[in-house]
Amino acid sequence: MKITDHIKNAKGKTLFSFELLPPVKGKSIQAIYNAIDPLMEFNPPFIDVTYHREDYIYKQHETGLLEKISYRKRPGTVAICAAIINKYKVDAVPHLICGGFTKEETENALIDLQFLGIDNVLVLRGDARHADSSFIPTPGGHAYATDLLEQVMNMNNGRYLHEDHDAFKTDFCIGVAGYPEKHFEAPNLKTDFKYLKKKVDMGAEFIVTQMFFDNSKYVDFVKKCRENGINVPIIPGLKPITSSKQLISLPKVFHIDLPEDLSEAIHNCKSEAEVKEVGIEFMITQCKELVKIGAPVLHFYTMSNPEPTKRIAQAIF
Ligand SMILES: NC(=O)C1=CN([C@@H]2O[C@H](COP(=O)(O)OP(=O)(O)OC[C@H]3O[C@@H](n4cnc5c(N)ncnc54)[C@H](O)[C@@H]3O)[C@@H](O)[C@H]2O)C=CC1
Ligand SMILES: Nc1nc(=O)c2c([nH]1)NC[C@@H]1CN(c3ccc(C(=O)N[C@@H](CCC(=O)O)C(=O)O)cc3)CN21
Repeated sequence: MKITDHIKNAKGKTLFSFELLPPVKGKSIQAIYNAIDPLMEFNPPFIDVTYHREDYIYKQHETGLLEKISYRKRPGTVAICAAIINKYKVDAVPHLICGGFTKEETENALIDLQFLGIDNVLVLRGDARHADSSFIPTPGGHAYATDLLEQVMNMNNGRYLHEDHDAFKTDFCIGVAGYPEKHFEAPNLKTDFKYLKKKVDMGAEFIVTQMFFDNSKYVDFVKKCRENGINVPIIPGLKPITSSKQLISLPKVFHIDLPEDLSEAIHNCKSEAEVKEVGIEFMITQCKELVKIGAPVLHFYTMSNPEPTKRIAQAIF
């Protein structure tokens, strides 16, 4: 079912959902089930599965020469989505990204997803490779989420890359990313909004936000969206803090602020176990407010570690 229909059917009740990373190469599907099982009691109508582009690794040869190899550490999004819908009878939402995929590869992935009965996709540009200082589009691929969105919308209208005639119309419900604290590459919030509006005007039907820890950022973002004629559901993305290292890594990697009361509380913790408790308690308070505000879904970035999210969901749902 489409995410927009899940939200409509909930009639204002806040839903629970979460996001998984495909396991690194060589792990079994059991790793995915272990990340899902503890969270099923909260009835997620959908589960997101991230897509990851290739990165570079360097292999040293006997001669001492270093060979640069393109390597995908976490393949498997399409197969994992198939396993999830079959085992749990819930919707799986694959992330589609521009980086690392040609238009043809994207079309083939979408055909597979359609065969599998997958109704929703989250369309993203995705991150730069670790070795690159900024996002470099793959030759034959897309540069922005808007370009990838156009391809999915074309397929929804029966237009494929190399078909002369109109073909089977897919019916994907498309989500896109939104940034309450601005996407770090956008020169200002207004420009960032212009592209978010473009994504919605092109056909995106829901927005999932970057993580945030200050609900006023979400409230302001929703307000600005509505003022700009963006009227689709805006799903807050939430990340429980579980270690003191994240005080530095989260702002650095995701370009977001951590509120002073949270950073102080973590700073004053005497152990990592205490940090985890503080992170969970903070997120429970944050979630209670979001439910009051009327957030359609609380979407957790579990990163395949279900335990903190389970503790939070127990307090909320
Ligand atoms: N791998 C995954 O599953 C996920 C990846 N991401 C993130 O995806 C982020 C970027 O993806 P999106 O937000 O989908 O990218 P996007 O393409 O919508 O935006 C990327 C940047 O380009 C600008 N922009 C957007 N469309 C443009 C256009 N047509 N012309 C010129 N500028 C344009 C935006 O303002 C923004 O600064 C990455 O930073 C990564 O954080 C987010 C969620 C999940
Ligand atoms: N820039 C970006 N890339 C993403 O892939 C992404 C977002 N943002 N925002 C929405 C979700 C959330 N995602 C993620 C991905 C990885 C971690 C993660 O591994 N976090 C580390 C800290 C970051 C690091 O050191 O790389 C952690 O300790 O939790 C968290 C959320 C994936 N998505």
